[in-house]
Amino acid sequence: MISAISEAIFVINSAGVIEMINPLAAKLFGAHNEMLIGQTWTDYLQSPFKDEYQSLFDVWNKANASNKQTAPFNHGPKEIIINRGDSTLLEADLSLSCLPSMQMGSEPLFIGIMHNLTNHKAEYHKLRHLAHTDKLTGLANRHAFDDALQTNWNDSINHDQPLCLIIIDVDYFKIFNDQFGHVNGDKCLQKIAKVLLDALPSSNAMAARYGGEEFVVILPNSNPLTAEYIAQKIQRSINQLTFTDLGLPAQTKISVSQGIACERGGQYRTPTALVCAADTALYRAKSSGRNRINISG
Ligand SMILES: Nc1nc2c(ncn2[C@@H]2O[C@H](COP(=O)(O)OP(=O)(O)OP(=O)(O)O)[C@@H](O)[C@H]2O)c(=O)[nH]1
Repeated sequence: MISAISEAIFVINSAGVIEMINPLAAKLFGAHNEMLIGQTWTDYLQSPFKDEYQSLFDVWNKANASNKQTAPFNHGPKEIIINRGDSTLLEADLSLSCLPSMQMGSEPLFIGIMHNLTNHKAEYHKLRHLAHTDKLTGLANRHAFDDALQTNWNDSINHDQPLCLIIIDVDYFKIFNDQFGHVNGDKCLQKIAKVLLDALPSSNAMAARYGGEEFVVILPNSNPLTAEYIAQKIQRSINQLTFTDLGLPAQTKISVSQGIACERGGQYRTPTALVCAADTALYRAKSSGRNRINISG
């Protein structure tokens, strides 16, 4: 009967043994439905779900043993990961409910209804990536930067570790745009983004586009000396950029001004205060002639 239902459905007993399963559910488990009958369904769950459902049933079985009536059981929908018959993993949501014992006889049975989440998850990850990425440069965008700064700030305070920030602003970019056009200006920003990514010292460091021709680098667990070293590396690489591949004159050069601020031992009260300090340092770098690095404090 359940074969005709257009949902992925299986029925198990209180020991977790599969008594019935339709082809749609069997497909999610990655095995033929006849092969699955008599098997323990939790054997197809990825850790920690296997342990979670086993202890859920242990608790229910104990409660049921001390009760004359079958205890109610409704669980989910909950996201699970299925370790399929062919060893691939599949994300699904699962609702499990106890079938009324009046209709089903004395042996309690449970019905599981699953939905394949693979496409939803892929779409979710794609949208999440788009929401956190700057379209032009491929760097993290301002939104992702704000999130990452808060997370790094919390880690820095909780583990008493330093946290440095470099704000980077392209010098005289308006002139570059006016001379060579916005399309070349865009390509210039892409080259800068690549320099920043190449300069990151570790996988937990982050480069983001702060807005317009302004960028920011987060350096977790770094001291001011490391931050200055990274800024110098960025400065050198930016000064060495060439634009002949865009058809621009060989002598075309750009520079950036950089402001550094570092949180150590509660120097700044909030992440915003750290950003403001780096911004003030950037302002000093600009006003002292550009193509400069200034460190706050
Ligand atoms: N091509 C391009 N230009 C941008 C983009 N975002 C901002 N800009 C340009 O960046 C320029 C910034 O100009 P200003 O704020 O005057 O700064 P600047 O000319 O770089 O001068 P200083 O910062 O004072 O050295 C403007 O011309 C903006 O149009 C972008 O996504 N693409």
